[in-house]
Amino acid sequence: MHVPFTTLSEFRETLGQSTVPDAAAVAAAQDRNGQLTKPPGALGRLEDLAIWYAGWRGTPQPHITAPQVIVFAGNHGVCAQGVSAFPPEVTMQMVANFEHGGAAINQLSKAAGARMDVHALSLDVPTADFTQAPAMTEAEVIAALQTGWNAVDPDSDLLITGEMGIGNTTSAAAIAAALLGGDVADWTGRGTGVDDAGLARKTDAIRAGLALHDSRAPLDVLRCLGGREIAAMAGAMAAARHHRIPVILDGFICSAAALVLAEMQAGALDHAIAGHLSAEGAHEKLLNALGKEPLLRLGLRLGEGSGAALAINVLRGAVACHSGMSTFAQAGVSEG
Ligand SMILES: Cc1cc2ncn([C@H]3O[C@H](COP(=O)(O)O)[C@@H](O)[C@H]3O)c2cc1C
Ligand SMILES: O=C(O)c1cccnc1
Repeated sequence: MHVPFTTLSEFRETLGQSTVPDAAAVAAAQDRNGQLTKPPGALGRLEDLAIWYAGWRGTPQPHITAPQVIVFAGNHGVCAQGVSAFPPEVTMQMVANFEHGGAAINQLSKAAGARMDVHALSLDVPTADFTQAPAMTEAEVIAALQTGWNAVDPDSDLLITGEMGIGNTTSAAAIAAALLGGDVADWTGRGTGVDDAGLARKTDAIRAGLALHDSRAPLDVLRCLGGREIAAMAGAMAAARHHRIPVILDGFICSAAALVLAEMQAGALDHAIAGHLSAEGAHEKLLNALGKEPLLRLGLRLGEGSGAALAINVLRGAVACHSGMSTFAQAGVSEG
């Protein structure tokens, strides 16, 4: 597929030229919503979801038939600082598990009727430990953004970006702290379940990273503190916008990738909703910064795209009601 950028400034331009919802489809969907056989507003947030989806798809009576879940995997040099409860080789082992259908996201994608793709990004070349050097070179972050862009099927009608990368809650917290400020400790959670000593090492590593890499420009933050799978998620979300494919955000790591785009360009995440609230402590603060209200609160702290995949059927329900219900006139039901 054609990738419209080969440099970071071209990526910035691509984001600046992004699509907007189809105003006529929004107006027609709002009108249709007002005629459906239910008391006004009785489907609550489902009504807004359906109208939002209709606007992005450019049709007042849309259907969801081709959701795509993409799991991106990357390895993190910052694991050398003892920031995860699991060793880095788990990333590659879990990629094999995804490929054999054995992970949670395999089951949740199947249950949601979604196609699932896995993209492992240079697992044998971890990012640099960001306490010592920028995590990625410019060429590496561009390649990861391009991998993400290319992974999106333009014919899909809904996108979920998931991730696998031992150490990536450290990267995500560093990105959030760099872009949103505040106390590093407030952005740092337990990830896979680090103990108190691990949490202290994690907070120290993030503080060291923020001190070493002082640019707060979003793409510098992504390059210096991020990871390949995080950049790929950002690239995929940007591609989805280009193709008018709505996105459901997953947990803390996915939201940190989304934050990079939102900080680059106001409204860059208007085509995305928050699938769920992760149990990773700072996710709520991150979603607040993105202005997103999560659909589900199930205490998940897994990543992989799991919470977003569960939310597919909530959105599907919204769209099915909107597009399938009869109007008062069609059903011969008296309006109030
Ligand atoms: C078996 C296993 C499966 C996973 N699936 C997602 N994650 C999640 O945990 C990792 C982030 O946590 P931390 O920053 O503490 O390493 C990421 O790979 C994320 O996707 C997993 C972690 C493990 C151990
Ligand atoms: O919210 C997430 O995405 C998350 C939280 C903990 C561990 N892995 C992922």
